[in-house]
Amino acid sequence: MSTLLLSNIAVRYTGQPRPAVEGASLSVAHGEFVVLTGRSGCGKSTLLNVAAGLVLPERGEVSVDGRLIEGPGADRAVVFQSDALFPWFSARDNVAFALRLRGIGERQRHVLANELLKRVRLEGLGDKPVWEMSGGMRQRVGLARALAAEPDFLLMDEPLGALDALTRERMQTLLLDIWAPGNLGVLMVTHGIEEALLLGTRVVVMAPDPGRIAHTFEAGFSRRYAAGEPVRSIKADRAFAAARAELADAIFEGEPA
Ligand SMILES: Nc1ncnc2c1ncn2[C@@H]1O[C@H](COP(=O)(O)OP(=O)(O)OP(=O)(O)O)[C@@H](O)[C@H]1O
Repeated sequence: MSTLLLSNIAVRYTGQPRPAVEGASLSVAHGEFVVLTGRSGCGKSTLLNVAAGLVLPERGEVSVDGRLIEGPGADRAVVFQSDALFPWFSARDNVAFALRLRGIGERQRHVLANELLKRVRLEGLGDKPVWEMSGGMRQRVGLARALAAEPDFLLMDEPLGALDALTRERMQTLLLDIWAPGNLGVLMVTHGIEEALLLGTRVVVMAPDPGRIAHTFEAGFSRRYAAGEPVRSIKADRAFAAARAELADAIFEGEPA
């Protein structure tokens, strides 16, 4: 079991008067699904990029099991809102590309890529070029490619942000199914209040000026899904509606109604 730890992170971009993130500490362990949410510009993407090793903090440390992180690594796979796939490659070749980086031979790559595509519910679509695919399908190829690295941590920045509402709901359960076995720690940024509650074992609310962690909620709804309860029944629970209202209050705290 691994733990990704961000300690007292501060980031200030060149030319910006205020820090984008100030004094943020966060941990993500295997089996946890940590969601970062909050108003626009409060530093969510910056903090995720620090965890990914894509932004170096001015102060603070990032470590995995006590080992300091100073850049990107295969242990932390990143999925962004735009999929960054090779559009002229087939779905399978996009996934196989990541397997090749792990030094896996051609025949095995083919088999493993098919297994990964099955995991993201794209079975039988391996030959399809990604430019022919819908946004939701492309995002699933991106997810399969991220999982191909066999990461300890999956870091996702608004991965469902560009999808229509129905596709987004289906993708939420897919993300839960990928997380549920417990061999991954997930850190995800979302603006969706319901999405945050449904997916997160912990929901971290950030506030702006300077970007900081303002509230943390331990949420149990994704564990209920993992234990077999359908999403519809979870969302119909009064506890879900109450948690939703509480989370919205935390996000918009200090803003005029
Ligand atoms: N590369 C950059 N250079 C300069 N300033 C930046 C850069 N990236 C982000 N910022 C600024 O840092 C602050 C935090 O931005 P960040 O993107 O982390 O917030 P966010 O909460 O993810 O926002 P959003 O929800 O709108 O995506 C903002 O004021 C933003 O304008």
